[in-house]
Amino acid sequence: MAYPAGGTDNVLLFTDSYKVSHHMQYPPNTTVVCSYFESRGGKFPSTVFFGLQYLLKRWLVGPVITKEKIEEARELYQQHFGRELFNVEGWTYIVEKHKGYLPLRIKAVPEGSVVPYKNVLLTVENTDPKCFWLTNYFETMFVQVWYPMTVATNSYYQKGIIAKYLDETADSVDGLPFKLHDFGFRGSTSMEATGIGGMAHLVNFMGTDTIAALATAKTFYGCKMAGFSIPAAEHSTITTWGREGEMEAFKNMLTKFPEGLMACVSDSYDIFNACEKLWGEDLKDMIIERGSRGGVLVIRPDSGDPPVIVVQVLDILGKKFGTTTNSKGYKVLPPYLRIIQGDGISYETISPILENMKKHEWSADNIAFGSGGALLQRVDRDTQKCAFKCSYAVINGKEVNVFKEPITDMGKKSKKGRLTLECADGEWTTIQEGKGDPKKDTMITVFENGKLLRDYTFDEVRENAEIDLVKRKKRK
Ligand SMILES: O=C1OCCC/C1=C\Nc1ccccc1
Repeated sequence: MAYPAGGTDNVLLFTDSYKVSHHMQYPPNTTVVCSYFESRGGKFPSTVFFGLQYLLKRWLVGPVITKEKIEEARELYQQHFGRELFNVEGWTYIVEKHKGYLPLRIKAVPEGSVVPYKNVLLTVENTDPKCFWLTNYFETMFVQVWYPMTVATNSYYQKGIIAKYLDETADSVDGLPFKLHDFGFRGSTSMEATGIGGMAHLVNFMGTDTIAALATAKTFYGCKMAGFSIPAAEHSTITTWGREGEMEAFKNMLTKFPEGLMACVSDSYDIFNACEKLWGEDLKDMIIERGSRGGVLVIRPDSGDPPVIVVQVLDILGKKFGTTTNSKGYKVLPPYLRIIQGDGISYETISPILENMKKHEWSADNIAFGSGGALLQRVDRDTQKCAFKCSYAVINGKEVNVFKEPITDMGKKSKKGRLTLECADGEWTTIQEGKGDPKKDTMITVFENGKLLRDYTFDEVRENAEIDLVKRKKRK
């Protein structure tokens, strides 16, 4: 790989500078350090645990430490610090004694699990007493699981909102998997990040334009095709026809894509004229004929106040193409006509849109959403307050419960001792100080001494993360 992301593939360089000297800072005769990861709270009451497997496979599985990498790191850290701080002896021991496989044990709750905050989600401990310093060296990397977790969580809660409105205003929730489409590729920070975030959204949905998510889900979760999309216009393919040519541009879309779903952005000049006249009169017969072959035209407004514009567009289209009333008493456009709102969509704005539609007696069946920046980017580590802390150690052969309890912020108090995570009838409980029953621990060993012990399929992850409303309906 000529230009690897981050400039190198040397895992020894993927940590915070201060950690390089931490091997010199633990008490003498420390033989075990055990740390855990949790969401301490935040925007959403529960967190979808997702993405650890990506990090393990990308960075930690296999003989990842070599003498060459140690030498490269020693050289770099000598220049970075201006003194010898890097644990050459410790890392060389790992190459010589463990053939470069990391002597760590990582336990984690199954991927896709939806766990209320303040519960342990994963634990890391060293398996070789000489490598006590190794546990927290990779904290930096482990904590980066905040990103796929938080994207999956934000997406999950939007799924819940859409499902609620479908349940209230549509004949079924069957269309749910395609109701929130990922528009976020360009707003992501890098190709790697967009692949991770795009994949995280697909834990909950099946619609995406973030192609990078497909290869990421395939490589790291064995999913052959994690998401789907359809032919869709962008402004340039409409505006190049000129303002006078907009009807021709629309007709071209209907002609070139005579079957299946096709989306056409229609707000280049005047969305109301586009719906009233171009779609509603000039091209009406073509749309209906296309519909007789199962074609569906998806009209896309892309500006205006979302809750208002959506109802305005639906009202015009309803007047022009007619509507039926479904089993819940709400209006539905003909099956060959739908709309998609991809502007200004986020967890905060989906409800007002669907609520206004409901108020005007429109079923949620009529609409799909596209979300970009809010879906993949408007999150950070504090959204769910993700943290990694040491809770247990063995020093001079004595077990020690390790914790922090800052008088200046008790919200940052950390858990003590060996932790287990139990789940009985959907109730999750973290048991501290080694008082839990290991047999009831829902966290399983996914990584040990460089080997991946559990390889989750994307289907398993999706099943674990399925929302209750859908689970209830599947049981019936
Ligand atoms: O507008 C966009 O911004 C950037 C991402 C893609 C995109 C639209 N795509 C699309 C897909 C399926 C139905 C409708 C639109």
